[in-house]
Amino acid sequence: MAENQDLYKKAAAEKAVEYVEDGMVLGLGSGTTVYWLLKRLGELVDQGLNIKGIPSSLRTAGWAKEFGITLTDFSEVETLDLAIDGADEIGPDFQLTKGGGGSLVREKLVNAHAKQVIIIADQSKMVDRLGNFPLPVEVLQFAWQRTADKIATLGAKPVLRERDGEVFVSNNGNYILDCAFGSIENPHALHNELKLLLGVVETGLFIDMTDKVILAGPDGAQVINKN
Ligand SMILES: O=C(CO)[C@H](O)[C@H](O)COP(=O)(O)O
Repeated sequence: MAENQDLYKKAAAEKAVEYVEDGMVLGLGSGTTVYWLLKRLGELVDQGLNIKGIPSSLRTAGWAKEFGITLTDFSEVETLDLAIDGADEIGPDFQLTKGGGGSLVREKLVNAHAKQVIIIADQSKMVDRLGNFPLPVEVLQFAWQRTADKIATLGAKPVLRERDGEVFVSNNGNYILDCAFGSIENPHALHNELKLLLGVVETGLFIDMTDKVILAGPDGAQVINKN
């Protein structure tokens, strides 16, 4: 299954590249699906494609450099032509949960400043309702325990993210709380409630930010437009 999932991620990423045009400035998302996007873009750059990208994580920046993709930043660019990113869950109306890789703040900033956002994923990411994947919430390190207490009053069980036995620190120097809310009935309301809490930097709920989803499975990659 994991092997197939990787093939599906690759198929979705390669389909998304069809929407990339010469001269574009791209938002480069994060995660293992985006890895395949960067790899394919690198091949096209080798063949003469002229693009620049703003990476949404240090890991993406590293891969992009490895594949020969020119990077830029928001000191040079006001609006991106297209952002392509992955997701942890894709719910109704293209509401997303993101942040499984811990890059949600930069991903949200990159996607928010793009004219168009395409989400690429294997078909397992499509869900009827968000919430099976614990919601990542980026919080300040200072008093994170008290921020977690406040989040818990909204009905979650926040867990401080760790990787390899160490507390995970985001590219912005913050912590991530993985918050199991169970089924999320109203993602917009939950996002707003979380954002009002002192210490919360950003949530992994991406609402009304996606124009297209490219979902891949055994039958290939399917493009779904926002209706
Ligand atoms: O939000 C993200 C990282 O913060 C990723 O887009 C999300 O976790 C999906 O990752 P993958 O493509 O590895 O399944």
